[in-house]
Amino acid sequence: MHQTSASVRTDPPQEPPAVVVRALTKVYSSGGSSVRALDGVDVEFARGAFTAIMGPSGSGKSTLMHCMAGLDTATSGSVRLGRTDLTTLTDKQLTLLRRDRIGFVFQSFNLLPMLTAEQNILLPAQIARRRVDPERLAHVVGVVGLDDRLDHLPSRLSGGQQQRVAVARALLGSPEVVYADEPTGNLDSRTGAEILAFLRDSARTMEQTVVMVTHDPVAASYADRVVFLRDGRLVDDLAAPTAQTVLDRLVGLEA
Ligand SMILES: Nc1ncnc2c1ncn2[C@@H]1O[C@H](COP(=O)(O)OP(=O)(O)OP(=O)(O)O)[C@@H](O)[C@H]1O
Repeated sequence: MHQTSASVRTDPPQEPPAVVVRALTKVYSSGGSSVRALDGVDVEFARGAFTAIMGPSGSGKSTLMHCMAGLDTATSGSVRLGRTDLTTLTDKQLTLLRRDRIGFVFQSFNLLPMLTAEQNILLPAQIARRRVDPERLAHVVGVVGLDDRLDHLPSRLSGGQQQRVAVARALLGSPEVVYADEPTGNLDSRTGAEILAFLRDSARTMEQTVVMVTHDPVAASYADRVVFLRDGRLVDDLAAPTAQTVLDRLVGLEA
């Protein structure tokens, strides 16, 4: 029997998840003692998903995020961003990867006080000498509701408005992943809810992959999925979380 062209056709190579972590271990050593902050973590983050990382204090959340963001190096195991294995990169290559392919939102906003909101939003693109699409800028500014605040200095903006600037700055370059570290930790609950809604909407409408570390079950309930760490290990994985289901799992972990 002749083989038809259809029968030998191969499927196009599948896009890998945004981030893939395999057997990730991080040991901090100082003096004679050592701490195993991560102990063989395997986890994947799908493209366009909003995922929260939770766990008791000291469970390894920040260490995991820092290793995934190329801010810290693992002791063993691997972290892939798309098709790039971060563990094979030099410090210079990691700096470029953070600049070009990752967005960051921190608890403390991290805006430059002498620059206006718009200048802060544009700064990473300027540093990278990346052309900014005016439509993309207008879209991102519109999504976070900053149109009438663009010429303000951070000192003339509320905490929530400053965090909106930081979110717009992180989203502008369509990075492969946005890492948010306690993004609502310095905000009241109403303003925090707005920021979480922007992060959720950016995942839904712009297919932006977002990974957020948080202690707050209400914040985590905005995510599509919550992964739980304890003692440096991934111990639970919850889809379609609510504040109550997250709280129940956390109570179980602390028991
Ligand atoms: N630079 C470091 N040197 C030594 N030990 C560290 C360092 N950073 C973190 N650790 C230890 O690694 C473990 C995990 O810390 P990590 O900050 O990742 O936890 P976390 O879950 O983010 O905690 P928290 O919720 O309190 O912020 C802890 O025991 C911590 O003391």
